[in-house]
Amino acid sequence: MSFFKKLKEKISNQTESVTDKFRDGLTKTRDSFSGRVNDLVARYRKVDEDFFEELEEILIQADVGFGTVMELIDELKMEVKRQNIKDSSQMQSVISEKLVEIYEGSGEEKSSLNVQENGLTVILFVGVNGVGKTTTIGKLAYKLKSEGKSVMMAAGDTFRAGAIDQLEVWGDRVGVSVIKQAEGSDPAAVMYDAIQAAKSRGADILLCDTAGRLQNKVNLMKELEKVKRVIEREIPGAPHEVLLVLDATTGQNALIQAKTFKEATDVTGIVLTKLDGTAKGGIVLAIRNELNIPVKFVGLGERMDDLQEFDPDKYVYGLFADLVEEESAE
Ligand SMILES: Nc1nc2c(ncn2[C@@H]2O[C@H](COP(=O)(O)OP(=O)(O)OP(=O)(O)O)[C@@H](O)[C@H]2O)c(=O)[nH]1
Repeated sequence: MSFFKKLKEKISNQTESVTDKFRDGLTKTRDSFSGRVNDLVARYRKVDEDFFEELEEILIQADVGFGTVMELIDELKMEVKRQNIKDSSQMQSVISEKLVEIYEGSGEEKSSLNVQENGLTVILFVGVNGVGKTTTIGKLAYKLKSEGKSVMMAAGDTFRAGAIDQLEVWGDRVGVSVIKQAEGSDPAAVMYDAIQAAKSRGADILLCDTAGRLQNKVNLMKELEKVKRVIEREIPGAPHEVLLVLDATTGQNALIQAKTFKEATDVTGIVLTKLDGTAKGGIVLAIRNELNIPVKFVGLGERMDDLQEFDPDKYVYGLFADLVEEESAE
């Protein structure tokens, strides 16, 4: 059975609306990246060296990342030999299978959040301004609340003008309390207050915003260390997640940001926003493979329910949805 048929079977027993979100959110990447792969397959009947050379170029332009592309091309060449593939029309299915393998092979960690069974779970959000951090916190608050959790937010970005108000707007929209202090106050003090409030109200999850200054790595490191120290002192083992928010439309720049944050603090997961806004959705693979940090959530649109847990099967389905449907219907 081809990988596409297996994929269709696998995702068929999952929530259709979530699969649809991946398909719709990845439309730009599908039109561009997958469109070019389809065109390549149509032009080359044989899978030869020229075919691989062009494929390499397409993958690099989709922001899959140089190292990951080289790894992928090597794997594909071996697979073509192993299966003795002569006809290029099977290649989209083989490429998809290898994309999932590369993603999953980069680590065992699951994309689900590390939520405590008992007691308060603290999630810290880091990332530069404008990547969609506040929106992500709002969307995640909505999601967790819909799952029956009691959620609170801490307005730890006391640096950027308007950041506290923006978080409060989300708090009102979602129906979640926001613990804040005046602009310019010490973020660690905000965290302390927020933890006390969350504990006394018996909240399940505290989502903490932080400032996204990157100009000075030493300061960023110091600030995050202080915030983490306060959180850890109040709740041993916390923060339970440090999620780095990256904007998919910034491409390789997102990778550079990620490297800096990774050096400044222990990042446990990535949230990749605005994946719907780029034709270069291959960045997911570059991030996973080159940084060794799992992509926990992806932003697939502006709506409240457009933040989805990342899943490599659904991602690959989004890339080749038409072909998967076509093959499965045969
Ligand atoms: N299309 C799309 N837009 C998004 C997504 N996530 C966030 N946005 C938009 O990106 C813009 C910036 O998001 P903000 O949340 O304001 O940015 P921010 O990172 O909070 O800024 P800071 O608080 O300075 O860190 C907003 O217009 C959001 O609606 C997404 O997944 N898809």
